[in-house]
Amino acid sequence: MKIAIVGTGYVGLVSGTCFSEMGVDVTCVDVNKEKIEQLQHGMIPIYEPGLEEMVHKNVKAGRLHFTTDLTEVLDEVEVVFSAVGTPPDEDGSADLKYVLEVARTVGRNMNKYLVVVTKSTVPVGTAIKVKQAIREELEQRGVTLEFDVASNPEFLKEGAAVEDFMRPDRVVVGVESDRAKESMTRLYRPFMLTNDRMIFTDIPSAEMIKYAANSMLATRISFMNDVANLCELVGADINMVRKGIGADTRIGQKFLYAGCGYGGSCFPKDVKALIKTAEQNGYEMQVLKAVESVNERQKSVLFRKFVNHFSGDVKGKTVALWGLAFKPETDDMREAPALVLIDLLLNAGVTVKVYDPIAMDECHRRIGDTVVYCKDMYEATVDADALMLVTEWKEFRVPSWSVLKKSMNGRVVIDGRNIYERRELEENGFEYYKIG
Ligand SMILES: NC(=O)C1=CN([C@@H]2O[C@H](COP(=O)(O)OP(=O)(O)OC[C@H]3O[C@@H](n4cnc5c(N)ncnc54)[C@H](O)[C@@H]3O)[C@@H](O)[C@H]2O)C=CC1
Ligand SMILES: O=C(O)[C@H]1O[C@H](OP(=O)(O)OP(=O)(O)OC[C@H]2O[C@@H](n3ccc(=O)[nH]c3=O)[C@H](O)[C@@H]2O)[C@H](O)[C@@H](O)[C@@H]1O
Repeated sequence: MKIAIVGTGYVGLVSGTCFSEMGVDVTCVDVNKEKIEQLQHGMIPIYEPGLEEMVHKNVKAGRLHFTTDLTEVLDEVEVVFSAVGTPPDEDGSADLKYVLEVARTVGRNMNKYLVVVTKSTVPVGTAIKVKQAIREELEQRGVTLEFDVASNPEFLKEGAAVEDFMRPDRVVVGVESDRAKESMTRLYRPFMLTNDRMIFTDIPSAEMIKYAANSMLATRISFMNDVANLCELVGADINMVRKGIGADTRIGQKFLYAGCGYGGSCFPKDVKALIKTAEQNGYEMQVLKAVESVNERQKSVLFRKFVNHFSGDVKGKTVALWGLAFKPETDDMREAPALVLIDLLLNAGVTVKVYDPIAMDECHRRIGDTVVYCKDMYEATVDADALMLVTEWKEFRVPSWSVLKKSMNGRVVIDGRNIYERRELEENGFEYYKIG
């Protein structure tokens, strides 16, 4: 089976590589020439555990190809996936210009039946717009050709993307013809050998499932952050509360971790987009509006703890900041809580010394030399009045407190991900603040 995946970002590259791992002949297409040249030379533009080896293996096996020109392969493939970006428009709704651009390119150049699948996260109703765009292009050419559109939202997480794609909890496919269903079943069969978790729906439901899933996860996080803040006021411990409620199988253990706010390229964008979709349909998503505002407030929680500790007297202080990426195992800093925190600290006249195992270059690209970049986690703590943990990378989990005692100027640790033990910190003479 041959397929094309248009858009070689996180989703396009990971899904294309995983399909090729299962024996499918995949061509990854991107308009970004530099990215495609890098990939053709074996360089992987994103950091994702396990991906590089898999790309090299499948390129070598002749099953994974990269090009800037979709039209080269349209006559050979059975399915075209669109995995291009859908960034938020100024008003929060998803910008569909790239998705529709791909649809038009397909319509202008196709010469046989194709299944055109949207993998990008797109609002309900997008498939109809995609179909319309292809039809218009075919009409312009005076050609009549059969094609199907489908919706196949992606649920992978950055940092665990390969694992998520290879062993999905479920694969959701919105289809409107048996022919498209058959193609998608054949394509995903190798991923379903141990467990058939394919869920076929109508197209609007598939489009909605993606937003509802991300919004539900974001809701759990904001809810737990809200409860954590209340725990602090009433003397309860959010970690104990999390275990206590997560043990109820109806609630479950996952995505219940309080912290310094959710970030990334998806939760913030998708929550906003669903609020907007509702507005456009005369409905108000009250819960999601609260989810968003709790998250905004939570991004400044470490700063508030820091200011309170020093009774407002923070000008001229130095902070060591561990972790910049929006979560571990990625260099992605889109909507990262660290960016909000850095901004607040710099505006308050604080010197910020940062370290992240992977995201240092990305941080520099975004905020230049406004902070001090350190070569390791301990260097960042030299002369620091406080240490703030923002991203829970494994290497931050068991630091040497004796080294920190020597390197730091102060004895304050503010833990934005609740990874340390209060007793251990206090035994070592630190004042410890956590979330909840
Ligand atoms: N990043 C993630 O973890 C996940 C993202 N998604 C969704 O998947 C979609 C893609 O996300 P990412 O991979 O993060 O995006 P990205 O922004 O990393 O990559 C998108 C790529 O599409 C390319 N592109 C744009 N227009 C094009 C065109 N006309 N032809 C060919 N290539 C074109 C861009 O050059 C870019 O390389 C979004 O809708 C996102 O919400 C869904 C699940 C997970
Ligand atoms: O649509 C998408 O793009 C993806 O969005 C998220 O994946 P991702 O953004 O890569 O990262 P997550 O692991 O979900 O973390 C998102 C944010 O929530 C925070 N988080 C997560 C879990 C938790 O319990 N608490 C918490 O604060 C993380 O620190 C991070 O900032 C979803 O988990 C994926 O299923 C989805 O495919």
